[in-house]
Amino acid sequence: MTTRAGFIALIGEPNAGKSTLTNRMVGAKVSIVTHKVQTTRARIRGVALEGDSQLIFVDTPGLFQPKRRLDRAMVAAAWGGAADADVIVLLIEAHRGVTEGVKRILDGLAELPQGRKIALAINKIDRVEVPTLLDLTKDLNDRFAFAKTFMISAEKGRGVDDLRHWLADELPEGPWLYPEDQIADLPMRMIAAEMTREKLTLRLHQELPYQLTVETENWEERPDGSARIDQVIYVARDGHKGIILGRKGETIKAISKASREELSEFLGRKVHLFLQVKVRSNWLEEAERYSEMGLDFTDGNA
Ligand SMILES: Nc1nc2c(ncn2[C@@H]2O[C@H](COP(=O)(O)OP(=O)(O)OP(=O)(O)O)[C@@H](O)[C@H]2O)c(=O)[nH]1
Repeated sequence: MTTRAGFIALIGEPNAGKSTLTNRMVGAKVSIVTHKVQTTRARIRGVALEGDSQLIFVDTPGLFQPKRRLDRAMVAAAWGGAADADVIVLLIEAHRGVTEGVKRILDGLAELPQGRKIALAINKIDRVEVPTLLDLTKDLNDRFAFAKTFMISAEKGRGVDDLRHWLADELPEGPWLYPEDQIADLPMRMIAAEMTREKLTLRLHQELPYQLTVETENWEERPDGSARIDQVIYVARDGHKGIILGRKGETIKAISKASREELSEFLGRKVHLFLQVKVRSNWLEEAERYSEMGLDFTDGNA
């Protein structure tokens, strides 16, 4: 048996449907899907198996015009995911067409080192008529030499199987990168992290620090049937820690309670949830690393 494995980066403007598509491909809720733009802050990965191929999805933060320093770091992180991937899928919204943001992404793609397969997936085809779709397909293919074009509806599941099959065939031959038993575990850890992140979002609203990520560091099944879950909330600055902890630790306590209750209900058993807040400032370092590689993220150039 020849196995294949590799990384697939989904890139596109905020709201293009990257999280929805990732979830559909992986078959588990790994990213929060909302109407709000720019919800995906972390490069969340999901793993799917298709025949003998292991598909590892890198769900990038939205690529958009950076205005502030922090936004630039996020754009850099998104391109970072793409630059490391074996296959890139550019997701475009059918009803919005070739926006200024899309043009900038196409310019960015043209600058990437050669050798990567880049496919186009026109999403939300449920929102347009066929002639519009055909015009858009032609327009985009005139602008960039895509390896293949897919017309999909991530939400309704249309065209998604075709895309997954194609991706499975395009990945390089090689051993699977995640052992099978870890894949089973991975979505659960992500789901648990996303639940806590969701509670943070609900509780903190506008105050929510931009570069916040949640990771499940440890998951222990206890003999009494309960689960002990340890998570770390990473923030970029020391000052953000206080926001999350709240006065006398009230905020984190409320978040922990809400997340624990949901997890417990989801898993159908008792959960002991331990949250820690740590500072990790590598978003900005990442931006600098990619600018060293020749990708320019200074104002107006992304
Ligand atoms: N009509 C329609 N809506 C879709 C489709 N796919 C996604 N959506 C909706 O588009 C919105 C954005 O989807 P997300 O998956 O959150 O988009 P995203 O690209 O991950 O967004 P960011 O995390 O902000 O980068 C959600 O309201 C989805 O329900 C589709 O095929 N058709």
